[in-house]
Amino acid sequence: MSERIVIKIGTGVLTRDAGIGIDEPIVARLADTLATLAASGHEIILVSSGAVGTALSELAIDTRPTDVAELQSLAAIGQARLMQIYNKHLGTHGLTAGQMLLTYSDLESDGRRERVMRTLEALVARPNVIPIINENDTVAVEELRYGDNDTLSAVIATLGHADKLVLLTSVDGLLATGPNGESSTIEEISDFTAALSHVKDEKGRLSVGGMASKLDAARRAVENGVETWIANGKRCQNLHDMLYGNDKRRTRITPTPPPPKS
Ligand SMILES: Nc1ncnc2c1ncn2[C@@H]1O[C@H](COP(=O)(O)OP(=O)(O)O)[C@@H](O)[C@H]1O
Ligand SMILES: N[C@@H](CCC(=O)OP(=O)(O)O)C(=O)O
Repeated sequence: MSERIVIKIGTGVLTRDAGIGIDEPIVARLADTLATLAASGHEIILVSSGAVGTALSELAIDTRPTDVAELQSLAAIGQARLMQIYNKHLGTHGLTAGQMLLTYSDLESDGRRERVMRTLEALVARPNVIPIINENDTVAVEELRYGDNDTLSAVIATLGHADKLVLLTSVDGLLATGPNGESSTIEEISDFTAALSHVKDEKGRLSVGGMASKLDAARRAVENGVETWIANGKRCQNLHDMLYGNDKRRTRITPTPPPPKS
């Protein structure tokens, strides 16, 4: 079976502490995973966060600036560095990145959306190319932006008629906390209201979205017929087993079929 899979990877997976930079072994593992999936016939579209996080981490800046131009300049620096590292590791598999930096307006206005999606289809059709999408943080204006790549990836998965959307993050999916503080992975979500009750007010130090934005994105994707998974990007070498095998340490959200016509 070959499927179209949109894989979103979060800042928390890609970056390490301030002053340390991108976690290159993780990018290497991700590149291996993407190469294996592509070699078995799957079409892969990567949505990657990490532009701002990469710059903050590499420049050893501890606190995320609030000034918009300052943040946008960090995105410009980090995005270039991020793509350099992606190309280094994809290159070991004979693959190269096709970068698309998109704004809200590119995808929400009719004529532009069609052109953007045609470009994406042309990239997907090229052998040995992995499209890598991020929001164009250097120009996106606050009032008119997605702001988090969980939403952007759900939009891309929907417009691109993906079979699966995978949100790779720094935890094993949506976790439930038991009475003694122990956490367990919720393997399947069928009720979003119940799922949201598990969300805590915390997220990665350099991350933007948080778990609530992943659940919102999942809801958006499944409402459009795209099965969605939340999984641990640090264990991305197991992704095939999470999606198609026996590794249940991930959260799966399946579209509900429409009611039968009476
Ligand atoms: N119930 C929950 N299960 C798992 N993670 C949760 C939950 N509630 C809040 N979170 C937070 O969501 C984080 C994942 O989102 P985020 O930090 O934005 O990651 P990313 O950078 O991958 O987008 C976790 O590290 C955790 O701090
Ligand atoms: N577009 C931003 C990331 C936005 C975002 O959603 O970050 P995250 O919550 O880590 O997935 C960047 O590249 O820095």
